Amino acid sequence: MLNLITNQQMRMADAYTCENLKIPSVDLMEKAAIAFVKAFISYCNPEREVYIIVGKGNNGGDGLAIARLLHQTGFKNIKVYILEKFNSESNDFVINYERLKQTEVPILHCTALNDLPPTFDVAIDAILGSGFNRELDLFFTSIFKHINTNSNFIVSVDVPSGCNVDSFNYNSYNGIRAQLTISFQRPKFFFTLPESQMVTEDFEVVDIGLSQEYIQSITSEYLWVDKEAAKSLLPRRKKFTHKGTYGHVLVCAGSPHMRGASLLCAKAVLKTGAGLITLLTNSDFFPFVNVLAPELMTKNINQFKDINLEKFSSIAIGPGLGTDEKAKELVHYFLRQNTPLVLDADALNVLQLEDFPKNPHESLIITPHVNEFDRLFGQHESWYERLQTAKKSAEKLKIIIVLKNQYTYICTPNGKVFINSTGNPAMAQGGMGDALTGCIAALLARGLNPQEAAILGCFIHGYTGDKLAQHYEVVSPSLLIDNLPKSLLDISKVE
Ligand SMILES: NC(=O)C1=CN([C@@H]2O[C@H](COP(=O)(O)OP(=O)(O)OC[C@H]3O[C@@H](n4cnc5c(N)ncnc54)[C@H](OP(=O)(O)O)[C@@H]3O)[C@@H](O)[C@H]2O)[C@H](O)CC1
Ligand SMILES: [K+]
Repeated sequence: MLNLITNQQMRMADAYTCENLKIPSVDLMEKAAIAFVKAFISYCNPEREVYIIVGKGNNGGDGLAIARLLHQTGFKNIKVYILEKFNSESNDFVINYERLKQTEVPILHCTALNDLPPTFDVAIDAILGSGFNRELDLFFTSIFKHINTNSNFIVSVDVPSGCNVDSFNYNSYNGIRAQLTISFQRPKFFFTLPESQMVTEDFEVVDIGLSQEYIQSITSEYLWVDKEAAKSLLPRRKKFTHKGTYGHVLVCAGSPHMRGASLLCAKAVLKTGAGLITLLTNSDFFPFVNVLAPELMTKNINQFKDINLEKFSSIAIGPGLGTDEKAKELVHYFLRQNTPLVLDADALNVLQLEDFPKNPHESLIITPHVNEFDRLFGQHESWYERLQTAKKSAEKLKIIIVLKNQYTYICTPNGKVFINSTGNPAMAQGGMGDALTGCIAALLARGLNPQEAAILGCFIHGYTGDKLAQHYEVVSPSLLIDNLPKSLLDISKVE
C-alpha cells in the first residue's frame, strides 16, 4: 500500500531525498520534467501548439525544463510565457532559465493579461505548485480565468495552480481548472474526491525518484491500493487443495422482480474462486438457476432458519432482495449470526443505524453507494464530509465500510482508509455493485480477513473493468464477471 501524504510532507520528502540520497535539487527537477514529458506525450500530438506558462518558483522551473525536453522530443510549436509578478526566483528556476535560453524555444515575458495570446491550443500550467501559500491577487485570478476560458486542453504540472490540495473548501475556487494534472510521486488524496473535478478532470502520477522509504515511514490515514498491494493479498492456490479449501458462500439476494441481481452476485462469487456457492432463493426459481448457472446449489428462502450456518464461510446478502418485511427479517437474522457477512443494497435499505449489533463479530462489511450511505448516516454536503463520517462510523460500529466512489474508500475499524485505484465510468451500470458484493464474499470464503477481502475485492472488480474498458465503451456486469478469473491470474503474476 502506498501512503498518501500531504503537501507539507511531500516537500519534506523532497528535502530528505536531496539531502540523504545526495540528489541535487536541480537533478530532481530534471527527473520530474522527464517523467512529466514521458506521460504528456501520450496525450498530445507533437504538431500541436503548446504554450507553457510558468511562475518563478520550482513549479515554474519544472515548466522551463519541460519546455526544453519537449523541444528535444520534436515538439516544434512551443512557446514559453514567464509571469513576471513574483517577488523572487528559485535557484533551480534560474538554472533552467539559462538552459532554456540555449535552445530555440521562444521565451516571452508577461507583466499584464494582454501580454498573453488570446487563445491556447494546449496550455501547460507551471505557474504555482505546492508552494502556493496565500490568496490570489487580481493579476493571477484574471490570468487563470483567461487560460481556463480560452484553452482547448490544459495540463497542470504537479497541481493546478491556485489549488491547495490539503484544504477542501472549494466554494470560491479561482485557480486553474485543468483537464489533466500530471502529479509527482503520489496521488493527491484530494483528487480522489468527486469535488476535485472542478479543479482537474483527470490525473496521472509519475515517479520522480523521491525516497520511497522515507515516504512509507510517514504515518498516513490514507493508503492507496495499487496492483502490487493487491498481489500481496491474493492467496496462492496450492497443490492438494480442493473445493473445500476455498470456502462455501451463501448468497441471499433477488426478490421476484430482481432475480438477476442474485445471479450476478452468485456468479461473481463463482468467478472470484470460492469453492462452493449456495443461492438462497424462492423454490420457483430453482430450475432457472440450474440452467443459468449450473455450478450453484440452491436453498429455499422460506426455510432460512433451518440452515446450518456452520457449513458456510461467508454470506452475501442484499442485492435485489427487496425491502418488505420478509427481507427485513432475513437481514436482521443474519446480522446476528457469527458468519462473516457482506451487506449490500436492500440489506442496507431495510436497516437503521441502531440495528447494527453493539459488538459485531469481526467480519461485518457494508458496501453502500452514496444514496445508501446518506440514508443510513445522514445527508452530506461534500464527499470529504461523507468520508469523515464513514471513517468515524467504521471505528464506532467496528465494521468495514466500503463507500463506493470512482475511487472507492474502504474504511476500517482502526481508522485507516484504503483508497482503491481501479474502476472507471464504463462500469456505471445496474448490477455492478452486486458483482462487487460477490467478489468480496468469495474472498472472505477463500480465507482473507475482512479488511483484505474488501480491499482485494474492490481492486479486482475495478481492475477487470479497467482492462475491459480498453476495448469496450460500456462494460456490463456480466461481461465483467466473466473476466474476473483472468484478472485474478493477471494479478497473481505481477513481478
Ligand atoms: N517534491 C517534489 O515533488 C518536487 C517538486 N518540484 C516542483 O516544485 C514545486 C514546488 O516549488 P516551490 O518553489 O516550493 O513552490 P511553487 O513553485 O509552487 O511556488 C512558489 C512561488 O510562488 C509564489 N506564490 C505562492 N503563493 C502565491 C500566491 N497566492 N500568489 C502569488 N504568488 C504566490 C511564492 O512567492 P513567495 O513570495 O511566497 O516566495 C514563490 O515565488 C512542486 O509543486 C513541483 O512542481 C520539483 O521540481 C521536483 C521535486
Ligand atoms: K501548476
